[in-house]
Amino acid sequence: MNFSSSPVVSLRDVAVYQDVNTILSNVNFDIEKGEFVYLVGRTGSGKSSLLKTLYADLPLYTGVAAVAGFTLAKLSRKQVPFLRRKIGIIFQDFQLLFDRTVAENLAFVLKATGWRNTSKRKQRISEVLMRVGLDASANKMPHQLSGGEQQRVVVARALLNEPLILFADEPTGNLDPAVADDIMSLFLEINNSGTAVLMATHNYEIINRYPKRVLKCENGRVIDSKEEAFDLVSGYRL
Ligand SMILES: Nc1ncnc2c1ncn2[C@@H]1O[C@H](COP(=O)(O)OP(=O)(O)OP(=O)(O)O)[C@@H](O)[C@H]1O
Repeated sequence: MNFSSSPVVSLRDVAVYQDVNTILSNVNFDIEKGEFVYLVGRTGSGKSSLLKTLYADLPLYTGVAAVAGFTLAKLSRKQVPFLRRKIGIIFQDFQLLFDRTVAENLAFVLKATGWRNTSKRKQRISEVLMRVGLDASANKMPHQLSGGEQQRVVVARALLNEPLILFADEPTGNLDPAVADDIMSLFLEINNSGTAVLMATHNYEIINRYPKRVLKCENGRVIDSKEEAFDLVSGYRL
């Protein structure tokens, strides 16, 4: 199969575990290049665990999963960084390094992912900061930025290696509604330029405002609005 036309994420009969507990089973879905997909479900339903499986933070024991051209079951510890260069991860809490500037936070990731040339690093940092509207903040410390601005730095960090897909876990969770909306617009802009997005969220207001395909974790399964329509809140089939 031609890789350029294959999905960015493809899961067949996948199970997701935390320790010995099965959190989700029989998970089947594809995410195509450039697609935007929400991931919803009650607290504890398995959204974060599913995302962690997709970015190889949790091991895959059951089923077949491919992400950004990597077959997860066959991935060795050494190969994980290569997968991570093809994807962008945005965590619930910002996880910026607070002892260094915005630019240094980004340089840290570039160095860790093999960018040896200082001027190319500078160039890339200025490009991603421009992309998220923070080009004037390169030399600020994270604590000098608002919550929304810090989250933009996190998005910039996730974009450094031009990922095929962004995995975002509740990226607007800690932000007030107006700022959450700004961050959502940024995700949509990034998506419009061709990067797929899988975004876990509890924010149904945002989903209603920007309707897209929805995957819902429910009773140990993942249901897909592409396969069957369901009510967002109750999960009842429509
Ligand atoms: N590190 C862990 N070790 C053991 N069990 C865990 C761990 N993290 C999560 N779990 C359990 O796995 C289940 C799914 O949790 P998960 O965090 O994936 O849900 P979630 O849908 O992302 O929830 P939330 O919306 O609150 O973030 C829960 O029962 C949780 O208690």
